[in-house]
Amino acid sequence: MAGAAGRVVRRWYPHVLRSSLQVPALQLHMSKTAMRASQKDFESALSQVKLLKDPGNEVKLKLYALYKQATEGPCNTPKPGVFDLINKAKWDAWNALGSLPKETARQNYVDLVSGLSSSSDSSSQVKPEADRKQPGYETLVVTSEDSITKIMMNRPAKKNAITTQMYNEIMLALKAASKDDSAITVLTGNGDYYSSGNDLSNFTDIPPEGIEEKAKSSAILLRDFVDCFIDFPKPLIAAVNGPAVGISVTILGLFDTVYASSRATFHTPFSHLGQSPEGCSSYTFPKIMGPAKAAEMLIFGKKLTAAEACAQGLVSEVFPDSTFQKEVWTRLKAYSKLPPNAMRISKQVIRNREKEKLHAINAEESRVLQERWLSDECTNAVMNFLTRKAKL
Ligand SMILES: CCCCC/C=C/C(=O)SCCNC(=O)CCNC(=O)[C@H](O)C(C)(C)COP(=O)(O)OP(=O)(O)OC[C@H]1O[C@@H](n2cnc3c(N)ncnc32)[C@H](O)[C@@H]1OP(=O)(O)O
Repeated sequence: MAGAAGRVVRRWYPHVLRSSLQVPALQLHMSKTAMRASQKDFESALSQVKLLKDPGNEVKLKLYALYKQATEGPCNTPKPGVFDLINKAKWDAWNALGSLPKETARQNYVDLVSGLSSSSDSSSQVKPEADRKQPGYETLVVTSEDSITKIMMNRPAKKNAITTQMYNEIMLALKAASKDDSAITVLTGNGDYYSSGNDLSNFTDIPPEGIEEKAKSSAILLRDFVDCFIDFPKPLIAAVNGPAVGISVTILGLFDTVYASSRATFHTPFSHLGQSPEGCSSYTFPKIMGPAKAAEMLIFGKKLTAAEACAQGLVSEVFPDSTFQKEVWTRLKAYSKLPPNAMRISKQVIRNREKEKLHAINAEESRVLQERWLSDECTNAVMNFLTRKAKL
């Protein structure tokens, strides 16, 4: 059974303490001060304790024991049975205080709460993002805090267009996030765009072996990139802060939750670009929104507003742009406190039976695109964008 560490225990008043089944070693700190806490100090500590972050089972047991000792005196109830683990842990904690006078217990309680309040104040101070940033990424800002790993695409001047380097860095960041101690992972964009999709200048970097080799290596990159999303083991959330284009839209079908700003739009103009769907969207989109709606997006390039994308099931919820960041991060911080193993396992139960199919679809979409990239339709569309003759 999981410990309470990953559990949301918003109100963990000591007298109704819910602890894990592990019995902690109790090392009670006696008051170092000679001062005696008044009844008023004690009551104020009782109120203060309700506002603190969950301090963990060991401290909760200390608080419980001191509370009982301060209010009822030495332990006076029969010892719970050996299988009643939680009540036994509480009883043991209280009993360990022996004949500690009520007043001392009250003082110790007040001291303990005061120590917890100051450490929780300092830990709640927000460090600037620069201090939390993980090193080694040039196109991303990756941070881990509050059990959330945030991967932010960071080429705002280029609308977060995804270069070869950014594909590789996103894969690295996802692999690291799958192993770190975060509970959930979030992909988002810096600036006014979520992402304008594939950086079309990727197609200009032709190796000496020629265009066929470029198409082949791009198809491998695409396949590897999408595989990382198919296999990602933890809850994966997209915080779509603005317009999204191309591959940044198609992979949304592989996320567990998609939050969108009211300013976001969802655009997959593959035919306009002489290309074809990727990111498993040829399978996930018809499944999510039905074949007719999916065809409008994937064949005809119909751009959806955030509200339309939500109505069609691609987006979980839309937030007003003015409060998007605040509302989304408040929500995600609450979710990140849920038991991480349970979330991971629920994701597996939901997704695992589709995985093999998704890998096969990804391979097929990548193979088709490899051919498309060699077509005149695609070459002309890319040239038109790069020579400023066309924009979406
Ligand atoms: C290897 C795996 C391949 C996977 C297959 C993936 C397919 C796709 O993702 S298809 C979708 C590709 N994306 C596009 O076609 C979008 C192209 N961009 C645009 O149409 C526009 O830039 C815009 C509508 C996204 C934004 O227009 P606007 O607000 O007018 O801003 P600018 O055009 O001035 O953009 C600012 C700056 O950013 C550059 N840029 C934007 N998007 C891309 C992009 N996808 N690729 C390359 N560069 C992009 C744009 O050129 C501007 O650059 P500067 O002129 O140097 O300032």
